[in-house]
Amino acid sequence: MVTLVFVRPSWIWSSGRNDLLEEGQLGWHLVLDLPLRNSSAVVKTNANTEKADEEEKEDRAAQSLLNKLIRSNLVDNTNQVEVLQRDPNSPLYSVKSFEELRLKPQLLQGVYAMGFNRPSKIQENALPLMLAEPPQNLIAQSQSGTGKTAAFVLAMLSQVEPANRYPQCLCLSPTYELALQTGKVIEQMGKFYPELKLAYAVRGNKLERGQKISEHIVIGTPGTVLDWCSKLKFIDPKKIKVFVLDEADVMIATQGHQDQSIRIQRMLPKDCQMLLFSATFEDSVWKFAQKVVPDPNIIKLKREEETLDTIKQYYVLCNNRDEKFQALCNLYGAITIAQAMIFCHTRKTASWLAAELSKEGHQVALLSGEMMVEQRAAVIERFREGKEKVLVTTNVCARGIDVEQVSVVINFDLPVDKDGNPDNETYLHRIGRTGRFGKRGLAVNMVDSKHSMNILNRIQEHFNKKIERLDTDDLDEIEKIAN
Ligand SMILES: Nc1ncnc2c1ncn2[C@@H]1O[C@H](COP(=O)(O)OP(=O)(O)OP(=O)(O)O)[C@@H](O)[C@H]1O
Repeated sequence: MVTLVFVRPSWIWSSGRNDLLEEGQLGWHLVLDLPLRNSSAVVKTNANTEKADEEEKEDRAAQSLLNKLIRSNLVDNTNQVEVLQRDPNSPLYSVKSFEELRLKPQLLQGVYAMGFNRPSKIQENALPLMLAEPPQNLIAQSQSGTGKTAAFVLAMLSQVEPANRYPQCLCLSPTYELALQTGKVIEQMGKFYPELKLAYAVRGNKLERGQKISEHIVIGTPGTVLDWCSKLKFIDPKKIKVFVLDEADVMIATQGHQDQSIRIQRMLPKDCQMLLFSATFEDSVWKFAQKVVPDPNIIKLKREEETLDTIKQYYVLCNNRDEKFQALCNLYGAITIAQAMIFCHTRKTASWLAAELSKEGHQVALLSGEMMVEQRAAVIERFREGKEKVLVTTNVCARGIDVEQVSVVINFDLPVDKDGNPDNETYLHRIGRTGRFGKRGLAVNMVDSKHSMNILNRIQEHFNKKIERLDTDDLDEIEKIAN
C-alpha cells in the first residue's frame, strides 16, 4: 500500500469544513486552509484588469481538473507522434506492450489492475525514453487525456528505491486539487508496492521545523515545494533523481509559479532526470520548458483536428431574444433525437434559458461558471449518461470538454471575442466536436440582429463554408435535418 495523506476532493468541496480535515490518517497533520471551491466564481466580482487575468488563469486550472474528473479513458487521436531525439543518431525505441519495458513485477501488476492493456500513443515513445539507462530528459506535449500522467507516474515509481527513506522523486502541480489527482494515480499504480510512500507538499500541510521527510515521492505546488526544499529544509533537493513538472501551460498562467519552479530546478543535481508535460505548446510554454529541462528529447502529439466538413450548418433569423427562445422551442423535438449542447454568451443568459426551457417542461442540464468544479463534473456525467439530452452552458465553462455523443450544437449566442469580433476558433471548437471520427453533426446558429448577421457572415467567410438559412416553422425541414 502507498501511504497517503489523501482527502477526497469531493469531500472537501461538499463539506466546506476545514475542521473535518485536520488529522491525516497516517500521522500527517493537515490543516487545510485551502481554497475550497473553484475560485473563478469568487474573482468574477472584481472588475479590475488584474483580477480579470486571474479569472482566466483560475479557469485553466479548474478546466484541467474538470477534465480529469470526468475522464475515464484515453482520448482518441489518430495523429502521428512526433519525436525529436536529443541524440538523433541513437536508435528510436517504441514499445507496443508494457512487458517490453521490463518493469518491476509489482508495477506491471499495478498497470494491468488499472485496466491498461497496452501503452497509449504517447506512452509508446515516452516510456522507453524515460526508463532508459541512464534516464533521459523529456518535454512532452499532447492534449489532455492522452496518457501523460500515467506515463510519468510509471517513470517515478520505477526509479524509487524503497530502502532509501528520503524523497527521490519530486512532482510539481499547479494547484492543490491537481496534485491530489496525480496522487490518486500514484496510489492506484503503486497498489502492489506497499513499501512506497508519498507525501503532499501543499499549502496547509504543516510539519514541525527541523523534521525531515522520509517519503519517497513528494508531490506539491511550487511555493510549498520551494519552502520545503530551501527555507524549511524538509527535503534535500540534492537527493532527487526524478523531477516532474506537470501541466506546464497551466503552471505558467499562475503568477510566481514559473519563477518558483525554476528556482526549485536549480537546486537539483545535474544528473537528475527532468520531465515536463503540457497539453498545449505556445511560445511561452516552450521558453519555460527550455529553462527547466536541459538537453531534452521532445515528443509531441498534435490535437485531433476539428473540422466542419461533416457538419451541416444552419442559421435561424430572429428579431430578439424571445424569438430566439421560440425558435429553439420549435426545434426542440428534433434536436432531442440526439444530444445537444446549447451555448450562451453569459452565465446569466444560460441560467435564464435553462429556467425558461424547464418552465416549458423540458428537462435540461445547466453547466454554469458559478458551480464548483465537482458539481460541474456531476452535471457532465449525468449528461453523458443521457439522463439529460440537452446541456445549456457558456463558452468559458465548456471550453476543452469533450462529450463525444453530442451531435447537435446550438449557438444561442454566436461566439465573439472581447472586442465583439467573431471568435472563429471558439466556433470551430464548439461545432467541430460534433463531427469527429466520421460522425455527422448539426449546428444551428441563432441570429437576432444586423450585428449578429454580420458576425455570422464573417464566420462563414472565414471557414469558406456555407451556412444555410433554416425556417423553424417548417417542421418537415427540421425533421429532415435531424434524421
Ligand atoms: N495505456 C493506457 N491504456 C488505457 N487507459 C489509459 C492508458 N494510459 C492512461 N489511461 C487512462 O486514460 C485517461 C487519461 O490518461 P492520463 O490522465 O494519464 O492523461 P493525461 O494526458 O495526463 O491527461 P491530463 O492532462 O488531463 O491529466 C485516464 O483515465 C487513464 O487512466
